[in-house]
Amino acid sequence: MSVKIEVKDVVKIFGDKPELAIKMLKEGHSKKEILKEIDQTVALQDISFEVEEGEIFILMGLSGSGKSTLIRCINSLVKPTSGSVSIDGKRIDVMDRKQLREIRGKKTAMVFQHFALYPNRTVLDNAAFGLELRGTPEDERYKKAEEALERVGLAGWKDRFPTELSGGMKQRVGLARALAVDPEILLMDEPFSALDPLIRNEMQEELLALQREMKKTIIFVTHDLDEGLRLGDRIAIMRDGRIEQIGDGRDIVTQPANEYVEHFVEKVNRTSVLSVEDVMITPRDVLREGESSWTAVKKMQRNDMNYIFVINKNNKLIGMLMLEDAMELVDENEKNIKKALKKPEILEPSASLEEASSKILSTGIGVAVVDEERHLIGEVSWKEIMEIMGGSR
Ligand SMILES: Nc1ncnc2c1ncn2[C@@H]1O[C@H](COP(=O)(O)OP(=O)(O)OP(=O)(O)O)[C@@H](O)[C@H]1O
Repeated sequence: MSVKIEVKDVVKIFGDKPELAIKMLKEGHSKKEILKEIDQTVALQDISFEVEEGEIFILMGLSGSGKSTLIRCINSLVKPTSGSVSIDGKRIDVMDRKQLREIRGKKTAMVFQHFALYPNRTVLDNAAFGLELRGTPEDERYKKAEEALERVGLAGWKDRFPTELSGGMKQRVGLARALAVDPEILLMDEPFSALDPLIRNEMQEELLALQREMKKTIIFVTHDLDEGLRLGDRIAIMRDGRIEQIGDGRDIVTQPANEYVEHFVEKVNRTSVLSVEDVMITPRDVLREGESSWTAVKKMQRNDMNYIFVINKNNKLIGMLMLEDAMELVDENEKNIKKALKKPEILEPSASLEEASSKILSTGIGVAVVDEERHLIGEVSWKEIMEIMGGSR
């Protein structure tokens, strides 16, 4: 993978005294003080990150944290006050208008929250608009726009007008317009935030499906961490113009860098980023092949278990025994547990928590976690799932 976008030490000040604001920042004044004392807005502060080719990189933060300003720096709609932004190793923050037009024409396309469709143009003309701006001949632009509409599931809608479309469909047109120019980088500024939850879910799925085919480099802005975790390969969490943490979903959820990130993480749906290996526990005890029903009962009672996994001498899982069955064997004076052995549900460590939940629900007890050779490496029960969903682990 190669680095597609490099943002280095970017600071953005809105106001007429940017140098003074930067000087104050260097002297250690806060954003608040700078606003109060010299009425300058520090929108971005010391922002550095790289985005790899083909990656979905999320900018996530509350209103006013600087997400829009930052995404706009990446296609130079906003010029950084200091620092640099490069695409494919070329600095775009120092380019003139002509060079920038070239970059925006070939490399980047933007999708906005409020669709930015023209009401008196047809869906097709709206989808072709980006190409029209780039001076693409009519035949070619309609062909490409139609292909893009097809990609986003709007093939039969090209002669309609935006007012005839639902919010989700409007956003598909916005996406088709960006895709029609076949950009290397898609910049998406809260594209799904205005959609209702079901449609939003659907659009997220579709974006992931499209991305599997297209493999674009995508910068995606959202104020919803769940959305960020679902879509992002990596996520940058922003606050007051700074990046608090950059990491993949698992890093963010399991190792929040500070209290601020922790606060966000508390509320998210962890099941979308964590897998069985993140929550499994070591079985409290196991029964070894050859051990008696009597030992089984003792082990289970000692550990307050109502079932126990049974392994052979190579630590491979060969079955499970329920407490009541083991007790019955003891009553019958039957040492050999073989006839009461049951087949447990198993999971791989990489299995999703959704899969784990459905298996646990169907059996009502813990599920064994085994490696490729069926060695018992852990177990998961409802308790672990509930703990992780509740955020206490
Ligand atoms: N053109 C501008 N002129 C002056 N201040 C601006 C301008 N654009 C943004 N700001 C300020 O910069 C800061 C960051 O704003 P920005 O819009 O980037 O945040 P955001 O995280 O995208 O917020 P939202 O989710 O509300 O869009 C805010 O304090 C905002 O008021």
